[in-house]
Amino acid sequence: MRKPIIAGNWKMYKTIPEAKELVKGLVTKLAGLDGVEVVFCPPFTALSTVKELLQGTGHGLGAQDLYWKEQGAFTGEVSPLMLKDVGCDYVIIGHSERREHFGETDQTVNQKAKAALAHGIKPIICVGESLAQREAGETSALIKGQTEKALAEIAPSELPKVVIAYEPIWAIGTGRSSTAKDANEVIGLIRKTIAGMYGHDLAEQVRIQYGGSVKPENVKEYMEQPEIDGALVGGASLEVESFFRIVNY
Ligand SMILES: O=C[C@H](O)COP(=O)(O)O
Repeated sequence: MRKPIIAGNWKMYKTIPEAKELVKGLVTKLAGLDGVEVVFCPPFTALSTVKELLQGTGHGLGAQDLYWKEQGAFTGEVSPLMLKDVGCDYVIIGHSERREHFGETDQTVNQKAKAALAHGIKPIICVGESLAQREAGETSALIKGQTEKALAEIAPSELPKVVIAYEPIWAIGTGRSSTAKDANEVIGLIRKTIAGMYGHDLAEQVRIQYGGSVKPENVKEYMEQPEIDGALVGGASLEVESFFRIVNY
């Protein structure tokens, strides 16, 4: 049985005082929550503060990116050692915004995922197609390729620590979400791809989230789908009430 995982990706939002306010509000409201794993992914600058506020709550901390080297002359980058040091449990890798604006490729996604796992940090690996790719009928081939390349050389023993987030690019921040049925279908394809690489039993252990305009009003539909194990939430994770309602779907 896969435990549902709902992560809030704050993207480039929230100063430290704002982060404190949001997390304090949520920690209070989420006290006693059971049955769903909650992960907060603030910007790097707020990781340490959020970690302190999450002590003893059972909620997870995630970063939004990392570089695969442990240290060195890589100005502006943050290493897996540093994420471990600040207390990260998870790291988002290969978000479409990074692929689009910062040159992330399937190969760098793979390097980052391997580096995260090597340091005991669980990667949340993002895959997803653009609207043009969907309309051209390329979704299945693209998602299969992204999944296979992201997981290349990851040992079977590490696979259960991996989370995949299926985020159709056209649904991110647009208010135009994928139907739950369509999302379930693509996520089923991701699981089938993983089964082709690692076998059915291991594929059944991997948690796969849907992301893209998840709101309190639609989260239940996604969570009811058999293949969908959680959500990666952007905009609606930035306010106490909306994220609380999502997590309490
Ligand atoms: O990582 C989160 C996704 O990009 C979804 O963002 P959104 O919920 O604002 O559409």
